[in-house]
Amino acid sequence: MAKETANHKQKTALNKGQTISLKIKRLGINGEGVGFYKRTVVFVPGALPGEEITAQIENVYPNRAEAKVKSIRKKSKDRVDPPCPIYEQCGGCQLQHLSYAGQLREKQDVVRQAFERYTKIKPEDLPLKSTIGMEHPWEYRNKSQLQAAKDKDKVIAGLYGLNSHHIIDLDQCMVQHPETVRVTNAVKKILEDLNISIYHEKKRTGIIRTIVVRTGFETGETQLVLVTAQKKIPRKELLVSEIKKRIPNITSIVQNVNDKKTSIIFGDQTISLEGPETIGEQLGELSFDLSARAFFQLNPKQTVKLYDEAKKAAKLTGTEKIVDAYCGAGTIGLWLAPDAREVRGMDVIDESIRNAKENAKRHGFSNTHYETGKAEEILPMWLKEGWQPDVIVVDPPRTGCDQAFLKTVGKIKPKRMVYVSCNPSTLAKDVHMLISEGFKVESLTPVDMFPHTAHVEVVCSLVWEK
Ligand SMILES: C[S@@+](CC[C@H](N)C(=O)[O-])C[C@H]1O[C@@H](n2cnc3c(N)ncnc32)[C@H](O)[C@@H]1O
Repeated sequence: MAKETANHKQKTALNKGQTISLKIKRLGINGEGVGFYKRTVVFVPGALPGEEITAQIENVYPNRAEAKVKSIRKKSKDRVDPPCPIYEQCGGCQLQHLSYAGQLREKQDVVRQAFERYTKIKPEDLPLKSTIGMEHPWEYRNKSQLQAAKDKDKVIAGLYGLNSHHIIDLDQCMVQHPETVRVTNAVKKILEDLNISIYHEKKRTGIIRTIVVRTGFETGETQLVLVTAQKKIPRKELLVSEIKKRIPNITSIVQNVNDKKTSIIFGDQTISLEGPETIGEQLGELSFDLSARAFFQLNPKQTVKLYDEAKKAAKLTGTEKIVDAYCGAGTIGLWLAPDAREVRGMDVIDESIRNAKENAKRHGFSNTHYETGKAEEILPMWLKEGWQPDVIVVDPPRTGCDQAFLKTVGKIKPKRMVYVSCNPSTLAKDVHMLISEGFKVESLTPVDMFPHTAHVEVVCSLVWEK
Protein backbone atom coordinates (compact mmCIF):
# COMPACT_ATOMS: atom_id res chain seq x y z
CA MET A 1 0.00 0.00 0.00
CA ALA A 2 2.81 2.36 1.01
CA LYS A 3 4.57 1.51 -2.25
CA GLU A 4 1.40 2.19 -4.20
CA THR A 5 1.04 5.57 -2.51
CA ALA A 6 4.67 6.37 -3.30
CA ASN A 7 4.13 5.41 -6.96
CA HIS A 8 0.96 7.45 -7.04
CA LYS A 9 2.88 10.40 -5.63
CA GLN A 10 5.58 9.96 -8.21
CA LYS A 11 2.98 9.81 -10.98
CA THR A 12 1.48 13.15 -9.99
CA ALA A 13 4.82 14.90 -9.36
CA LEU A 14 4.15 17.39 -12.15
CA ASN A 15 2.75 20.82 -11.44
CA LYS A 16 0.74 23.22 -13.53
CA GLY A 17 3.01 25.82 -15.17
CA GLN A 18 6.12 23.63 -14.80
CA THR A 19 8.49 23.51 -17.78
CA ILE A 20 9.91 20.10 -18.71
CA SER A 21 12.01 18.44 -21.41
CA LEU A 22 10.15 15.74 -23.26
CA LYS A 23 10.82 13.18 -25.97
CA ILE A 24 7.73 12.43 -28.03
CA LYS A 25 7.29 8.67 -28.42
CA ARG A 26 4.14 8.35 -30.45
CA LEU A 27 0.93 9.98 -31.64
CA GLY A 28 -2.15 9.71 -29.42
CA ILE A 29 -5.68 8.88 -30.53
CA ASN A 30 -6.54 12.61 -30.79
CA GLY A 31 -3.45 13.46 -32.84
CA GLU A 32 -1.42 14.80 -29.89
CA GLY A 33 2.21 13.95 -29.25
CA VAL A 34 2.65 11.51 -26.35
CA GLY A 35 5.73 11.49 -24.11
CA PHE A 36 6.61 10.30 -20.61
CA TYR A 37 7.95 12.42 -17.79
CA LYS A 38 9.31 9.96 -15.27
CA ARG A 39 6.29 7.62 -15.36
CA THR A 40 3.59 10.13 -16.10
CA VAL A 41 2.14 10.16 -19.59
CA VAL A 42 2.07 13.69 -21.02
CA PHE A 43 -0.12 14.67 -23.99
CA VAL A 44 1.14 17.57 -26.10
CA PRO A 45 -1.00 18.81 -29.03
CA GLY A 46 1.14 19.87 -31.99
CA ALA A 47 4.18 17.75 -31.05
CA LEU A 48 5.30 14.90 -33.31
CA PRO A 49 6.86 11.46 -32.70
CA GLY A 50 10.67 11.64 -32.60
CA GLU A 51 10.71 15.28 -31.51
CA GLU A 52 12.47 16.61 -28.43
CA ILE A 53 10.63 19.54 -27.00
CA THR A 54 10.39 21.88 -24.08
CA ALA A 55 6.82 21.68 -22.84
CA GLN A 56 4.84 23.64 -20.31
CA ILE A 57 2.38 21.69 -18.15
CA GLU A 58 -1.17 23.02 -18.48
CA ASN A 59 -3.28 20.44 -16.61
CA VAL A 60 -2.41 17.65 -14.19
CA TYR A 61 -4.65 14.64 -13.54
CA PRO A 62 -4.02 11.59 -11.28
CA ASN A 63 -2.52 9.50 -14.10
CA ARG A 64 -1.68 11.95 -16.89
CA ALA A 65 -0.82 15.54 -17.73
CA GLU A 66 -1.48 17.89 -20.63
CA ALA A 67 1.13 20.32 -21.86
CA LYS A 68 1.77 22.82 -24.63
CA VAL A 69 4.86 23.11 -26.82
CA LYS A 70 7.18 25.92 -25.64
CA SER A 71 9.94 25.15 -28.13
CA ILE A 72 11.09 22.30 -30.35
CA ARG A 73 14.74 21.32 -29.76
CA LYS A 74 14.81 18.48 -32.28
CA LYS A 75 12.31 18.66 -35.15
CA SER A 76 10.69 15.64 -36.81
CA LYS A 77 11.75 15.26 -40.46
CA ASP A 78 8.03 14.86 -41.20
CA ARG A 79 7.11 18.29 -39.81
CA VAL A 80 5.66 20.60 -42.46
CA ASP A 81 4.19 24.08 -42.41
CA PRO A 82 0.39 23.69 -42.14
CA PRO A 83 -0.92 24.98 -45.49
CA CYS A 84 -4.21 26.27 -44.03
CA PRO A 85 -3.90 29.87 -42.76
CA ILE A 86 -6.41 29.29 -39.92
CA TYR A 87 -5.23 25.80 -38.89
CA GLU A 88 -4.17 26.86 -35.37
CA GLN A 89 -7.45 28.61 -34.47
CA CYS A 90 -9.96 26.35 -36.21
CA GLY A 91 -9.41 22.94 -34.59
CA GLY A 92 -11.22 21.06 -37.38
CA CYS A 93 -7.92 19.41 -38.47
CA GLN A 94 -5.28 18.14 -36.02
CA LEU A 95 -2.45 16.88 -38.25
CA GLN A 96 -1.71 19.48 -40.92
CA HIS A 97 1.75 19.99 -39.36
CA LEU A 98 2.62 16.38 -40.29
CA SER A 99 3.44 15.39 -43.89
CA TYR A 100 0.71 13.28 -45.53
CA ALA A 101 3.04 10.26 -45.77
CA GLY A 102 3.75 10.73 -42.05
CA GLN A 103 0.01 10.86 -41.27
CA LEU A 104 -0.62 7.56 -43.07
CA ARG A 105 2.26 5.91 -41.21
CA GLU A 106 1.17 7.27 -37.80
CA LYS A 107 -2.45 6.23 -38.36
CA GLN A 108 -1.23 2.69 -39.00
CA ASP A 109 0.76 2.97 -35.77
CA VAL A 110 -2.33 4.06 -33.80
CA VAL A 111 -3.98 0.78 -34.91
CA ARG A 112 -0.85 -1.19 -33.95
CA GLN A 113 -0.81 0.40 -30.48
CA ALA A 114 -4.49 -0.43 -29.88
CA PHE A 115 -3.92 -4.10 -30.79
CA GLU A 116 -0.78 -4.27 -28.63
CA ARG A 117 -2.74 -2.86 -25.73
CA TYR A 118 -5.99 -4.80 -25.94
CA THR A 119 -5.20 -8.13 -27.64
CA LYS A 120 -2.65 -10.88 -27.07
CA ILE A 121 -1.59 -11.02 -30.75
CA LYS A 122 2.22 -10.89 -30.91
CA PRO A 123 3.36 -7.68 -32.68
CA GLU A 124 5.20 -9.74 -35.34
CA ASP A 125 2.01 -11.74 -36.04
CA LEU A 126 -0.28 -8.71 -36.48
CA PRO A 127 -1.42 -8.72 -40.14
CA LEU A 128 -1.50 -4.93 -40.32
CA LYS A 129 -1.37 -3.39 -43.79
CA SER A 130 -0.35 0.13 -44.81
CA THR A 131 -2.98 2.86 -44.56
CA ILE A 132 -4.88 3.42 -47.79
CA GLY A 133 -4.61 7.14 -48.42
CA MET A 134 -5.83 9.66 -51.00
CA GLU A 135 -3.90 10.83 -54.03
CA HIS A 136 -5.13 14.39 -53.49
CA PRO A 137 -5.96 14.56 -49.77
CA TRP A 138 -7.79 17.91 -49.94
CA GLU A 139 -11.32 19.11 -50.81
CA TYR A 140 -12.69 15.66 -49.86
CA ARG A 141 -15.64 16.52 -47.58
CA ASN A 142 -19.04 16.57 -49.27
CA LYS A 143 -20.84 18.37 -46.46
CA SER A 144 -20.27 21.41 -44.27
CA GLN A 145 -22.36 22.46 -41.31
CA LEU A 146 -21.40 25.80 -39.85
CA GLN A 147 -22.93 27.74 -36.99
CA ALA A 148 -24.15 31.19 -38.05
CA ALA A 149 -23.40 34.18 -35.86
CA LYS A 150 -23.10 37.95 -36.04
CA ASP A 151 -19.81 39.82 -35.69
CA LYS A 152 -21.03 43.41 -35.42
CA ASP A 153 -22.97 43.81 -38.71
CA LYS A 154 -21.22 40.98 -40.48
CA VAL A 155 -22.80 37.51 -40.76
CA ILE A 156 -20.19 34.85 -40.02
CA ALA A 157 -20.39 31.05 -40.02
CA GLY A 158 -17.90 28.59 -38.66
CA LEU A 159 -16.86 26.18 -35.94
CA TYR A 160 -16.29 26.85 -32.29
CA GLY A 161 -12.55 27.51 -31.82
CA LEU A 162 -10.37 25.12 -29.83
CA ASN A 163 -11.49 25.07 -26.17
CA SER A 164 -13.64 28.14 -26.65
CA HIS A 165 -17.19 29.21 -27.20
CA HIS A 166 -16.16 31.69 -29.85
CA ILE A 167 -17.08 30.99 -33.49
CA ILE A 168 -14.17 31.10 -35.95
CA ASP A 169 -15.47 32.44 -39.25
CA LEU A 170 -14.54 29.96 -41.99
CA ASP A 171 -14.69 31.60 -45.39
CA GLN A 172 -12.21 29.08 -46.73
CA CYS A 173 -11.51 25.45 -45.92
CA MET A 174 -8.98 23.22 -47.62
CA VAL A 175 -10.68 19.91 -46.82
CA GLN A 176 -14.18 20.91 -47.94
CA HIS A 177 -15.43 20.45 -51.50
CA PRO A 178 -15.09 24.00 -52.96
CA GLU A 179 -18.79 24.11 -53.85
CA THR A 180 -19.81 23.78 -50.18
CA VAL A 181 -17.52 26.72 -49.34
CA ARG A 182 -18.74 28.83 -52.25
CA VAL A 183 -22.43 28.28 -51.43
CA THR A 184 -21.94 28.94 -47.68
CA ASN A 185 -20.11 32.22 -48.37
CA ALA A 186 -22.81 33.34 -50.82
CA VAL A 187 -25.56 32.52 -48.30
CA LYS A 188 -23.78 34.48 -45.54
CA LYS A 189 -23.64 37.53 -47.81
CA ILE A 190 -27.34 37.22 -48.73
CA LEU A 191 -28.35 36.91 -45.05
CA GLU A 192 -26.26 40.00 -44.30
CA ASP A 193 -27.59 42.05 -47.25
CA LEU A 194 -31.22 41.21 -46.42
CA ASN A 195 -30.60 41.72 -42.71
CA ILE A 196 -32.13 38.32 -41.86
CA SER A 197 -32.12 37.61 -38.14
CA ILE A 198 -29.29 35.34 -36.92
CA TYR A 199 -29.61 33.11 -33.85
CA HIS A 200 -27.73 34.13 -30.71
CA GLU A 201 -26.84 30.99 -28.78
CA LYS A 202 -26.52 32.53 -25.31
CA LYS A 203 -29.49 34.87 -25.53
CA ARG A 204 -31.50 32.27 -27.49
CA THR A 205 -32.84 34.98 -29.79
CA GLY A 206 -32.81 35.29 -33.60
CA ILE A 207 -33.61 32.77 -36.34
CA ILE A 208 -30.86 31.30 -38.58
CA ARG A 209 -28.81 28.80 -36.52
CA THR A 210 -26.78 26.67 -38.93
CA ILE A 211 -25.93 26.72 -42.64
CA VAL A 212 -25.62 23.14 -43.97
CA VAL A 213 -24.44 22.49 -47.53
CA ARG A 214 -24.02 19.03 -49.08
CA THR A 215 -22.81 18.39 -52.59
CA GLY A 216 -22.92 15.21 -54.69
CA PHE A 217 -19.39 14.61 -56.00
CA GLU A 218 -20.59 12.56 -58.97
CA THR A 219 -23.88 14.33 -59.70
CA GLY A 220 -22.82 17.94 -58.97
CA GLU A 221 -26.16 18.45 -57.18
CA THR A 222 -26.10 20.70 -54.12
CA GLN A 223 -28.51 21.07 -51.23
CA LEU A 224 -28.68 24.02 -48.86
CA VAL A 225 -30.32 23.50 -45.46
CA LEU A 226 -31.08 26.51 -43.31
CA VAL A 227 -31.52 25.33 -39.74
CA THR A 228 -33.73 27.82 -37.94
CA ALA A 229 -34.75 28.36 -34.33
CA GLN A 230 -38.41 28.81 -35.33
CA LYS A 231 -40.67 27.87 -38.21
CA LYS A 232 -41.40 31.39 -39.41
CA ILE A 233 -38.68 33.17 -41.36
CA PRO A 234 -39.69 36.79 -41.98
CA ARG A 235 -39.26 37.74 -45.69
CA LYS A 236 -38.78 34.06 -46.54
CA GLU A 237 -39.90 34.47 -50.18
CA LEU A 238 -37.41 37.28 -50.74
CA LEU A 239 -34.63 35.22 -49.12
CA VAL A 240 -35.34 32.16 -51.29
CA SER A 241 -35.61 34.18 -54.51
CA GLU A 242 -32.33 35.97 -53.72
CA ILE A 243 -30.59 32.60 -53.08
CA LYS A 244 -31.93 31.28 -56.42
CA LYS A 245 -30.79 34.43 -58.22
CA ARG A 246 -27.29 34.60 -56.74
CA ILE A 247 -26.61 30.83 -56.56
CA PRO A 248 -28.42 29.61 -59.68
CA ASN A 249 -26.98 26.08 -59.77
CA ILE A 250 -28.28 25.09 -56.33
CA THR A 251 -30.56 22.00 -56.63
CA SER A 252 -32.51 22.00 -53.41
CA ILE A 253 -33.21 24.50 -50.63
CA VAL A 254 -34.81 23.23 -47.42
CA GLN A 255 -35.43 24.55 -43.93
CA ASN A 256 -35.01 22.47 -40.81
CA VAL A 257 -36.56 23.72 -37.58
CA ASN A 258 -34.63 23.20 -34.35
CA ASP A 259 -36.06 25.20 -31.44
CA LYS A 260 -34.24 23.25 -28.72
CA LYS A 261 -31.32 24.33 -26.52
CA THR A 262 -28.93 21.71 -27.85
CA SER A 263 -25.66 21.23 -29.70
CA ILE A 264 -27.38 18.69 -32.00
CA ILE A 265 -27.74 20.39 -35.36
CA PHE A 266 -31.00 19.11 -36.79
CA GLY A 267 -34.50 19.31 -35.35
CA ASP A 268 -37.39 17.01 -36.24
CA GLN A 269 -39.17 19.15 -38.86
CA THR A 270 -37.84 19.64 -42.40
CA ILE A 271 -39.68 21.95 -44.83
CA SER A 272 -38.98 22.15 -48.55
CA LEU A 273 -38.38 25.75 -49.74
CA GLU A 274 -37.35 25.26 -53.37
CA GLY A 275 -36.64 22.29 -55.65
CA PRO A 276 -36.67 18.60 -54.65
CA GLU A 277 -36.31 17.46 -51.03
CA THR A 278 -33.31 15.31 -51.88
CA ILE A 279 -30.14 15.42 -53.95
CA GLY A 280 -28.60 12.46 -55.74
CA GLU A 281 -25.16 10.93 -55.27
CA GLN A 282 -23.43 8.00 -56.90
CA LEU A 283 -20.98 5.53 -55.33
CA GLY A 284 -19.56 3.19 -57.94
CA GLU A 285 -22.58 1.49 -59.56
CA LEU A 286 -24.99 2.56 -56.82
CA SER A 287 -27.00 5.77 -56.70
CA PHE A 288 -28.55 7.30 -53.60
CA ASP A 289 -31.18 9.93 -52.85
CA LEU A 290 -30.08 11.95 -49.85
CA SER A 291 -32.53 13.87 -47.74
CA ALA A 292 -31.26 16.64 -45.44
CA ARG A 293 -30.93 14.40 -42.37
CA ALA A 294 -29.85 11.18 -44.09
CA PHE A 295 -26.48 9.82 -42.94
CA PHE A 296 -23.98 9.48 -45.76
CA GLN A 297 -20.21 8.98 -45.56
CA LEU A 298 -18.44 12.36 -45.72
CA ASN A 299 -15.61 11.34 -48.06
CA PRO A 300 -17.19 9.62 -51.06
CA LYS A 301 -13.89 8.92 -52.87
CA GLN A 302 -12.48 6.98 -49.90
CA THR A 303 -15.85 5.35 -49.17
CA VAL A 304 -15.53 3.43 -52.43
CA LYS A 305 -12.08 2.18 -51.31
CA LEU A 306 -13.42 1.34 -47.82
CA TYR A 307 -16.35 -0.68 -49.18
CA ASP A 308 -14.08 -2.41 -51.73
CA GLU A 309 -11.84 -3.49 -48.83
CA ALA A 310 -14.90 -4.78 -46.96
CA LYS A 311 -15.93 -6.71 -50.06
CA LYS A 312 -12.45 -8.21 -50.47
CA ALA A 313 -12.46 -9.23 -46.80
CA ALA A 314 -15.87 -10.93 -47.15
CA LYS A 315 -14.51 -13.27 -49.91
CA LEU A 316 -17.96 -13.90 -51.34
CA THR A 317 -18.71 -16.65 -53.85
CA GLY A 318 -22.36 -15.78 -54.52
CA THR A 319 -23.82 -18.41 -52.16
CA GLU A 320 -23.44 -16.63 -48.82
CA LYS A 321 -26.08 -15.31 -46.48
CA ILE A 322 -24.77 -12.04 -45.03
CA VAL A 323 -25.61 -9.88 -42.04
CA ASP A 324 -24.97 -6.13 -42.49
CA ALA A 325 -25.18 -5.10 -38.83
CA TYR A 326 -25.42 -1.38 -37.93
CA CYS A 327 -26.32 -0.92 -41.60
CA GLY A 328 -27.41 2.76 -41.70
CA ALA A 329 -28.96 3.33 -45.14
CA GLY A 330 -27.71 -0.11 -46.20
CA THR A 331 -24.72 1.08 -48.22
CA ILE A 332 -22.17 -1.65 -47.29
CA GLY A 333 -24.70 -4.47 -47.70
CA LEU A 334 -25.81 -3.16 -51.09
CA TRP A 335 -22.15 -3.02 -52.15
CA LEU A 336 -21.95 -6.74 -51.35
CA ALA A 337 -25.46 -7.81 -52.46
CA PRO A 338 -24.60 -8.60 -56.13
CA ASP A 339 -22.17 -11.28 -54.88
CA ALA A 340 -24.33 -12.76 -52.12
CA ARG A 341 -27.33 -15.07 -51.85
CA GLU A 342 -29.03 -12.84 -49.27
CA VAL A 343 -28.27 -9.69 -47.25
CA ARG A 344 -30.02 -8.91 -43.99
CA GLY A 345 -29.41 -5.59 -42.24
CA MET A 346 -30.54 -3.88 -39.05
CA ASP A 347 -30.15 -0.42 -37.52
CA VAL A 348 -31.75 1.36 -34.56
CA ILE A 349 -32.81 4.36 -36.68
CA ASP A 350 -36.09 3.70 -38.44
CA GLU A 351 -35.48 6.46 -41.03
CA SER A 352 -32.20 4.75 -42.05
CA ILE A 353 -33.96 1.40 -42.43
CA ARG A 354 -36.60 3.05 -44.62
CA ASN A 355 -33.77 4.50 -46.74
CA ALA A 356 -32.06 1.08 -46.90
CA LYS A 357 -35.29 -0.52 -48.17
CA GLU A 358 -35.79 2.23 -50.77
CA ASN A 359 -32.16 1.99 -51.90
CA ALA A 360 -32.41 -1.81 -52.28
CA LYS A 361 -35.67 -1.45 -54.24
CA ARG A 362 -34.31 1.26 -56.54
CA HIS A 363 -31.42 -1.00 -57.51
CA GLY A 364 -33.72 -3.96 -58.06
CA PHE A 365 -32.25 -6.16 -55.31
CA SER A 366 -34.68 -8.88 -54.32
CA ASN A 367 -32.23 -10.61 -51.96
CA THR A 368 -32.26 -8.00 -49.14
CA HIS A 369 -34.18 -7.75 -45.88
CA TYR A 370 -34.02 -4.91 -43.32
CA GLU A 371 -35.37 -4.49 -39.80
CA THR A 372 -35.33 -1.62 -37.32
CA GLY A 373 -33.88 -2.55 -33.93
CA LYS A 374 -30.77 -3.31 -31.94
CA ALA A 375 -28.25 -5.63 -33.57
CA GLU A 376 -27.90 -7.50 -30.26
CA GLU A 377 -31.65 -8.22 -30.23
CA ILE A 378 -32.38 -8.79 -33.93
CA LEU A 379 -29.55 -11.25 -34.64
CA PRO A 380 -30.64 -13.79 -31.94
CA MET A 381 -34.22 -13.40 -33.21
CA TRP A 382 -33.20 -14.37 -36.76
CA LEU A 383 -31.27 -17.32 -35.33
CA LYS A 384 -34.36 -18.47 -33.43
CA GLU A 385 -36.32 -18.27 -36.69
CA GLY A 386 -33.77 -20.69 -38.16
CA TRP A 387 -31.88 -18.15 -40.30
CA GLN A 388 -28.12 -18.72 -40.08
CA PRO A 389 -25.63 -16.29 -41.77
CA ASP A 390 -22.31 -17.35 -43.34
CA VAL A 391 -20.65 -13.92 -43.22
CA ILE A 392 -21.24 -11.15 -40.66
CA VAL A 393 -20.31 -7.55 -41.50
CA VAL A 394 -20.43 -4.94 -38.72
CA ASP A 395 -19.91 -1.16 -38.84
CA PRO A 396 -20.79 -0.07 -35.28
CA PRO A 397 -20.61 3.42 -33.72
CA ARG A 398 -17.41 4.49 -31.89
CA THR A 399 -18.43 2.55 -28.77
CA GLY A 400 -18.06 -0.74 -30.67
CA CYS A 401 -20.35 -3.80 -30.66
CA ASP A 402 -22.53 -4.86 -27.78
CA GLN A 403 -21.02 -7.81 -25.83
CA ALA A 404 -24.25 -9.80 -26.24
CA PHE A 405 -23.98 -9.35 -30.02
CA LEU A 406 -20.40 -10.69 -30.04
CA LYS A 407 -21.49 -13.69 -27.93
CA THR A 408 -24.23 -14.46 -30.46
CA VAL A 409 -21.68 -14.24 -33.29
CA GLY A 410 -19.55 -16.79 -31.37
CA LYS A 411 -22.56 -19.14 -31.20
CA ILE A 412 -23.22 -18.79 -34.94
CA LYS A 413 -19.60 -19.60 -35.89
CA PRO A 414 -19.84 -17.83 -39.29
CA LYS A 415 -17.18 -18.59 -41.91
CA ARG A 416 -16.00 -14.99 -41.88
CA MET A 417 -16.56 -11.69 -40.18
CA VAL A 418 -15.73 -8.20 -41.51
CA TYR A 419 -15.43 -5.51 -38.85
CA VAL A 420 -15.43 -1.92 -40.18
CA SER A 421 -14.45 0.43 -37.35
CA CYS A 422 -13.93 4.14 -36.77
CA ASN A 423 -12.29 3.56 -33.37
CA PRO A 424 -9.16 1.34 -33.17
CA SER A 425 -9.47 0.95 -29.35
CA THR A 426 -12.99 -0.48 -29.32
CA LEU A 427 -12.13 -2.53 -32.42
CA ALA A 428 -9.15 -4.11 -30.63
CA LYS A 429 -11.21 -4.81 -27.46
CA ASP A 430 -13.98 -6.46 -29.51
CA VAL A 431 -11.45 -8.44 -31.59
CA HIS A 432 -9.89 -9.74 -28.35
CA MET A 433 -13.30 -11.16 -27.44
CA LEU A 434 -13.90 -12.55 -30.95
CA ILE A 435 -10.53 -14.34 -30.80
CA SER A 436 -11.60 -15.97 -27.53
CA GLU A 437 -14.84 -17.05 -29.26
CA GLY A 438 -12.88 -18.80 -32.04
CA PHE A 439 -11.86 -16.27 -34.73
CA LYS A 440 -8.45 -15.49 -36.15
CA VAL A 441 -7.50 -12.04 -37.52
CA GLU A 442 -6.63 -12.41 -41.19
CA SER A 443 -5.93 -8.79 -42.10
CA LEU A 444 -6.22 -5.26 -40.77
CA THR A 445 -6.38 -2.40 -43.26
CA PRO A 446 -6.53 1.23 -42.11
CA VAL A 447 -8.30 3.53 -44.58
CA ASP A 448 -7.80 7.29 -44.35
CA MET A 449 -11.32 8.70 -44.54
CA PHE A 450 -10.36 12.07 -43.00
CA PRO A 451 -6.91 13.29 -44.08
CA HIS A 452 -5.29 15.89 -41.76
CA THR A 453 -7.49 14.84 -38.83
CA ALA A 454 -6.69 12.21 -36.19
CA HIS A 455 -9.50 9.87 -37.31
CA VAL A 456 -8.64 6.34 -38.46
CA GLU A 457 -11.03 3.89 -40.09
CA VAL A 458 -10.09 0.19 -40.19
CA VAL A 459 -11.36 -2.86 -42.08
CA CYS A 460 -10.61 -5.99 -40.05
CA SER A 461 -11.05 -9.38 -41.69
CA LEU A 462 -11.67 -12.33 -39.34
CA VAL A 463 -11.94 -16.00 -40.17
CA TRP A 464 -13.48 -18.75 -38.01
CA GLU A 465 -10.81 -21.27 -37.11
CA LYS A 466 -11.98 -23.33 -34.13
C1 LIG B 1 -20.85 4.05 -38.22
S1 LIG B 1 -22.56 4.05 -38.62
C2 LIG B 1 -22.57 2.90 -39.95
C3 LIG B 1 -23.51 3.24 -41.06
C4 LIG B 1 -23.36 2.46 -42.38
N1 LIG B 1 -22.83 1.14 -42.22
C5 LIG B 1 -22.60 3.25 -43.42
O1 LIG B 1 -21.49 2.86 -43.83
O2 LIG B 1 -23.11 4.29 -43.85
C6 LIG B 1 -23.21 3.16 -37.24
C7 LIG B 1 -24.70 2.86 -37.29
O3 LIG B 1 -25.04 2.06 -36.14
C8 LIG B 1 -26.37 2.38 -35.74
N2 LIG B 1 -26.51 1.81 -34.37
C9 LIG B 1 -26.07 2.30 -33.19
N3 LIG B 1 -26.31 1.41 -32.20
C10 LIG B 1 -26.91 0.33 -32.76
C11 LIG B 1 -27.37 -0.93 -32.25
N4 LIG B 1 -27.27 -1.24 -30.97
N5 LIG B 1 -27.92 -1.80 -33.12
C12 LIG B 1 -28.04 -1.49 -34.45
N6 LIG B 1 -27.62 -0.31 -34.98
C13 LIG B 1 -27.05 0.58 -34.15
C14 LIG B 1 -26.44 3.87 -35.92
O4 LIG B 1 -27.77 4.29 -36.08
C15 LIG B 1 -25.59 4.08 -37.21
O5 LIG B 1 -26.40 4.08 -38.37
